[in-house]
Amino acid sequence: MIRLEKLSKRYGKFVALEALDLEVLPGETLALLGPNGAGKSTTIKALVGLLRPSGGRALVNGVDVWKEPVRAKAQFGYVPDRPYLYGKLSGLELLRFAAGVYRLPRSETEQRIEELLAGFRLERFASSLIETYSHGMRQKLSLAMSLLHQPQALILDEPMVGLDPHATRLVKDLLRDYSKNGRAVLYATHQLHLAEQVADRVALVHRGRLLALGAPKELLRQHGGSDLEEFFLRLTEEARDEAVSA
Ligand SMILES: Nc1ncnc2c1ncn2[C@@H]1O[C@H](COP(=O)(O)OP(=O)(O)OP(=O)(O)O)[C@@H](O)[C@H]1O
Repeated sequence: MIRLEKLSKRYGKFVALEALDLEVLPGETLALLGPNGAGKSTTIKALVGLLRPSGGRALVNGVDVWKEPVRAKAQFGYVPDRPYLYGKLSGLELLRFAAGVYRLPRSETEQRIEELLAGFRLERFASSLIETYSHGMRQKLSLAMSLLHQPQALILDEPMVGLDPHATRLVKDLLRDYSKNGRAVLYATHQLHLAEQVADRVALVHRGRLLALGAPKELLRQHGGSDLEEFFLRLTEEARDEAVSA
């Protein structure tokens, strides 16, 4: 469903992403893990069409994001780590605007918006200006916007930062459930316990390369360690030591 083929990104001589191959299968939620500067946001931005890769391809539901950007963008919903939302619009106005961009039929728009506002517990604030929203409310509005067109894939960068326990539960359920029915979810996170609870597979990237890929339990079985934190620290430190001694 989501496919990265030898995706690369260079900034001058610096290689931020080195020929990354990764697939998120239909029905799967995959967490992208890695230390600061590993290349997670670069991967996601290149995948959603915000950062032109230096090489390779990114496809969603078979559509090449860089060759057919408009058709590709209809296949996925995207939530950035710091969503930029127009503060002078109300939540409702922003969702109506986004529904227009996605060309949703007018007959369906209002009901869909109502459902999403209710699902994210934003109904009471629907007519308030976004500039008055808290961080968590903006994050939830951004999630609602990404789901408007019922995309086949959901792509999120750090979806849980700054959310209260209610919102956290809501987003966890979304990450887990959205990939059912053959859809796919890819999210980047630093929260290893989240990946442990809510990912069919995890991909660990380090210095722009894939270090490990698999179901959390399978990775712990292969590499040892009692939890993903231990696994993460061990593998990234080993990779750092190898780089130092090379
Ligand atoms: N515009 C840029 N110019 C030069 N280097 C950049 C640029 N943007 C990112 N990088 C570098 O690319 C590497 C990957 O950055 P990226 O933001 O993808 O990491 P990340 O895994 O998302 O990190 P974090 O967890 O800290 O958000 C980093 O070393 C970063 O310094």
